[in-house]
Amino acid sequence: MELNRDYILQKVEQYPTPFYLYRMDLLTATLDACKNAADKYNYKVHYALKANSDSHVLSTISSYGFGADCVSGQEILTAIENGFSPNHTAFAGVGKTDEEINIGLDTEIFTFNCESIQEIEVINELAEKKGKIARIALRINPNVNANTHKYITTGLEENKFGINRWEFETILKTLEQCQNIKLTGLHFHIGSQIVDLSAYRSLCLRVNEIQQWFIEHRILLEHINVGGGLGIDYYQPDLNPIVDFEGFFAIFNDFLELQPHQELHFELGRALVGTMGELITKVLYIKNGQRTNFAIVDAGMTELIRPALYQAYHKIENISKSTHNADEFYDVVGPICESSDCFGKRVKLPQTERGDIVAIRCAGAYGQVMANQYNLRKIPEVVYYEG
Ligand SMILES: Cc1ncc(COP(=O)(O)O)c(C=O)c1O
Ligand SMILES: N[C@@H](CCCC[NH3+])C(=O)O
Repeated sequence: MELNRDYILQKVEQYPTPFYLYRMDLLTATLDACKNAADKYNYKVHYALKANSDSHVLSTISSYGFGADCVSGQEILTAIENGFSPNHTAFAGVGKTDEEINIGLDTEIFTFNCESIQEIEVINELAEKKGKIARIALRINPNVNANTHKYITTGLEENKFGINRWEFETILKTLEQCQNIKLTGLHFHIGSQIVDLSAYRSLCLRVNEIQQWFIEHRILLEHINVGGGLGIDYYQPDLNPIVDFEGFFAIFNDFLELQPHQELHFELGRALVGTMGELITKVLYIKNGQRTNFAIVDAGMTELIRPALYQAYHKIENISKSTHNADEFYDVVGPICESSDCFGKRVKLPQTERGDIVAIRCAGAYGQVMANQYNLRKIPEVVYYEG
């Protein structure tokens, strides 16, 4: 499924760099693979809008019948505008404002994934004012290590997310007082860019233990949501453009003990949209340093912050030159006034010169959505390749 590089070079003639290029052919192939694998077990997939909330991308994903996983009131409204059903929309987040909770109540979303006792009490109060019953799931902190970057791990006791095991009794007492709340499920999410899938096996075993506690307390739950986090291959996107959804869902089928009629839900972001996006940028200058040569490009950490924020690796290619003779090393940096504005150190590229076009691969997830206007830069445009 490799993209014809000439296509990008043609687009550069029409659109100013830097821009995001979204491969809709790869997106639909990924959605097909995910849906087929999930349907085998009747698992329900929610798309995590935070990964990429471009309208064309959203309406393509919603057309597959996926639900939406939202973390703000604005994401709920955007999901619904782009064809996601409120009946299949979940609202997570440690800091939901009253205004956002009201959006969830007014649109009658499927569930609020609640992260604290205080939050449950506020949702109850607001639902009571509207004469509504809010469906909630408890986001449990499973204390499972996802073995990923410390900034994107979420399921450890030291993280701010979720309700801890020692709070369960108090939660049940609170729920007894909350007449406008219906507990319908449990929610878990252990982190992002998880490539060691044994973390999911550990999660399943922990979910089984936690379910047991609720069964013993005679609480029946309609659904279990095991979150997202499935990682992509940032190193070899052409070899592995689509993640192994079959293998991923099979882990849950093998290790998670669902109760009769209980649904299993997922919230995938990166695995659906990560590889289909590339950041296309132009080389402005080649600057020879004492120890390093710099390729200074016209995109910066303002367009793609992941390398600066998490030391994340993105494959970098000079698409103006044949990759066969890549034998020079460059630090590929942007124009922003920050030393962390660097896309890669000692990147092996063919001899590169001013005007060359560079693709920063696997930028479909947490790319454009995290762009900002530091140094008064423009938010980059998106160009779509329909295939
Ligand atoms: C609660 C929750 N669900 C789903 C996701 C989606 O994660 P990913 O894009 O890694 O699949 C995230 C982000 O890590 C999250 O915080
Ligand atoms: N934004 C992060 C992932 C965080 C996921 C949201 N909890 C990234 O680019 O990898």
